Amino acid sequence: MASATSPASLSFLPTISSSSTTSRATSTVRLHSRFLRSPVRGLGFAAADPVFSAHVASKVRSITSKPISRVVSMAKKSVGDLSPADLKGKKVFVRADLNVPLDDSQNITDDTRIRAAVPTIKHLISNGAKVILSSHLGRPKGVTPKFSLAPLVPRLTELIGVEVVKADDCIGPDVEKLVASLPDGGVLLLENVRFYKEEEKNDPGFAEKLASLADLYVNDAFGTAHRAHASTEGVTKYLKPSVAGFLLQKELDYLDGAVSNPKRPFAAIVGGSKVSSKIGVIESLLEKCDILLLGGGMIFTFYKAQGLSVGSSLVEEDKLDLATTLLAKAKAKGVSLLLPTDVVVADKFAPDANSKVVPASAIPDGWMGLDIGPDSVKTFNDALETTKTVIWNGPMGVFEFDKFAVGTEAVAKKLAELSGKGVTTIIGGGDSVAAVEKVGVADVMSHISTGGGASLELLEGKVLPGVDALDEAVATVTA
Ligand SMILES: Nc1ncnc2c1ncn2[C@@H]1O[C@H](COP(=O)(O)OP(=O)(O)O)[C@@H](O)[C@H]1O
Ligand SMILES: O=C(OP(=O)(O)O)[C@H](O)COP(=O)(O)O
Repeated sequence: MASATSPASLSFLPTISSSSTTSRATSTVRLHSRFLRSPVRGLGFAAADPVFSAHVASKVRSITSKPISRVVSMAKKSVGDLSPADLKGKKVFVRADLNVPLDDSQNITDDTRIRAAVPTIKHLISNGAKVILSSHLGRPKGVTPKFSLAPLVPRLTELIGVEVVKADDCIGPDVEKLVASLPDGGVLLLENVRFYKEEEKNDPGFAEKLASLADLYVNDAFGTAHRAHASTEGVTKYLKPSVAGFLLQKELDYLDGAVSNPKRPFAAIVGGSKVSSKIGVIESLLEKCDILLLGGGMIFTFYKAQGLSVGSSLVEEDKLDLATTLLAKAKAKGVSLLLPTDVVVADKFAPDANSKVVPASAIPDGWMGLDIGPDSVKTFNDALETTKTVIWNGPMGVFEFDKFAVGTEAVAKKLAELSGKGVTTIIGGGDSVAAVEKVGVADVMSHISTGGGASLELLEGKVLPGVDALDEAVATVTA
């Protein structure tokens, strides 16, 4: 059982001790692309520093997404369930998420998503299938050369081991000709599906045109599985069987399987900028975990809800009641919830800001908390020591600035150490993955998700349309 208690001197902090824990691109470009998220409406936080406000606003996902309708059925048919006879000579439409970061010279700066797509493609070609590979890249509005998939061809060819043929379009007669000339075991890469606005509209006519190229469908695009687009969802209405690829299956096994039925004690570490963007995740994890560690910008809303002064730290004034409710919920469920007991504060939101470590109860006016402090790192490390499963979503501080990356990097290192001892460590996508890569410990984690938004929605218990649309693994017996 984890000893997840806070120092007595800070017992006013909302640490809730459990009595029932026995049960369970690092590249700049990648980070940059995440800074370009859609603009936010109605921000309700107090942040005096305009640079700080802009930073936070740029990081917030739309939280007006679909309501939780039901728990996703993960029993989906997999490409591994298909026999060699199902694949030999068959045209297989493979939707992958090859949305990789490119620099200004169109060089791939992080090929993680390409490498992750390779096992499914290799399996198909080794069974004599003709692979019609499809993906989006970026968020183009119409045909935009800089979002062409052409720069991916050499790396794909190298990793797959067969010459990848590139189409200049994703539908139409020229593509059909290329498909017709594709040998068994050949790979044709279609052009960016988002060059057609019909893709994101999930237009049935467009989906049918994509589907008409192939005999069966494999979805391996976990990073896009939360989108109901023509190539991720619509196409399944016209292609049978429609099955999960190995990457999609692995993501579901970890993010749903290992989290729903964890080896215990099970700890969750949730950070990131705002409580509002993580409510669903926190609520969902409170149902499952034994220990919950909170960090990042969201902690100041919890502090303020407890009556502490937070200086000019990020606070969502309209979420103070929610923070109190979440703390009460944790207590009622017997979850050990730990908030940092000390923080690194800065006099401005900048990499070269003056900084100092202060107790959580003593944040000076005009200073903002940008990282968790050394005592908190130690407390978190101690709490994690006896765990058997850990999931992490969201950085502990503004890790993009080296000065405020210490807490996040400490968590990454601790999880790497635990992984080495056989603990299941799952990194739930997004900036946490970038942090793990920055520290150079990505390879030792049990699972690193290739989807930021998708992993978040899955952890919230939402239905992922790209998964939901696939064939069930086992026939449902009806009365
Ligand atoms: N104390 C803090 N104040 C403001 N922003 C923070 C703070 N701690 C972390 N952040 C920011 O949170 C962002 C990550 O938030 P989020 O998108 O919710 O995480 P993830 O992408 O891992 O899901 C990072 O850009 C980081 O700078
Ligand atoms: O990069 C992606 O999402 P992520 O940044 O949430 O991991 C996916 O390729 C989905 O892209 P989208 O958010 O433009 O639909």
